[in-house]
Amino acid sequence: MSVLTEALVLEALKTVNDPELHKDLVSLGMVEKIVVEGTRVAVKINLTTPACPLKEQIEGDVRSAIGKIGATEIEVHFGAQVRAPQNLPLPGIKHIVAIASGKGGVGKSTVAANLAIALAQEGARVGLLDADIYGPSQAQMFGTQGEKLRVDEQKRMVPLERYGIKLISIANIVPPGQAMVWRGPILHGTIKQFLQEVAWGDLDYLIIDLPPGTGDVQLSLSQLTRLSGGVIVTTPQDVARIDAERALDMFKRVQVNILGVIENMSYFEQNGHKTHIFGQGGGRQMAEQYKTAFLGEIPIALSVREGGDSGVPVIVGAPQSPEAEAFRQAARNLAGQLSVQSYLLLPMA
Ligand SMILES: Nc1ncnc2c1ncn2[C@@H]1O[C@H](COP(=O)(O)OP(=O)(O)OP(=O)(O)O)[C@@H](O)[C@H]1O
Repeated sequence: MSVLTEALVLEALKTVNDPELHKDLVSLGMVEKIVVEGTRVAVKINLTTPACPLKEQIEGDVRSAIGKIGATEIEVHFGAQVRAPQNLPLPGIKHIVAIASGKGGVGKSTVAANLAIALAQEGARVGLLDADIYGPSQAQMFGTQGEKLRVDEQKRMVPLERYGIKLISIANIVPPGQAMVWRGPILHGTIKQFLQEVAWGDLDYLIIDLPPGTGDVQLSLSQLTRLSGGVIVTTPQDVARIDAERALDMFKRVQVNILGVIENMSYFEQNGHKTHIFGQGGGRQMAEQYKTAFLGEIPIALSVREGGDSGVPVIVGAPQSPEAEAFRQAARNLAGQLSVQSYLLLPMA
């Protein structure tokens, strides 16, 4: 076998495809560094998101490709840079993702909070905007009730910081209940302020918790900025699915890309046995029908409800639990979808 060189390792890496983007790591510009010392090789691969769902597979493929050319010791290091579209939706913000549901109570806010924190735990810079003007729940989920937002010297609202993410909720601006009377133009103005007059800083992902249904906030958002996409949260019951399909149609009407479906309260798990309380497979079928990704199913669990009520979401309070793992998996799948869709649909920076 010939002497190992950086050029040979690079050639070998040309045979490794990103499993989601179906292109090799070298053409994708993901190989940041190669160091060769005799038969020892160290490589650094820059992923398209720190929450990459296929990191282990990529590592295995890289090891096998470099092993084939004679390396005896292989180190694979990962970095990540979230790819941004050429025109950012807002200065400093790479992706805006709206979390929607057709009806209330399916756990949209719970999912949004846990997803946002999961992405931050993986190393991404994340903001969460509670745009559920009529029934904001993020202040309770994050235990920030009673805290008031500060304004900086440029008169921009400064998000609260909790569990590694930046958080803006109407609940930290006006007393509870007061927003209920807001109508069209004021609502539009508020959403605009939330997007444009907040010191968000640099973010990989801004997650937006939408109000349930298909109303004014959704419309305002699509008029005010370019979303990378929307995620639909549903439960397995038929009726929730029919509502969810309406939310899906709404995204289509305002030309927002659909990133996928998350099914919440999918099953109850006890002693390793799963009971599908509300039926099985609805969310997955819906994703198939709409030709979008099924991002994951979240079990119904006391810890999820308690975490939301106590201001310590389950992903923080019980990170090793199966339900936290389910949120983490859904967050990785979402990040993966964003990488794929950015790559396929948008001109890259
Ligand atoms: N997987 C789950 N397991 C147990 N409880 C859950 C789960 N998901 C959500 N819940 C609970 O269900 C209730 C409703 O959740 P949440 O407020 O997130 O719903 P929502 O769809 O955002 O509702 P709305 O839009 O009406 O505010 C909360 O008490 C929450 O803790």
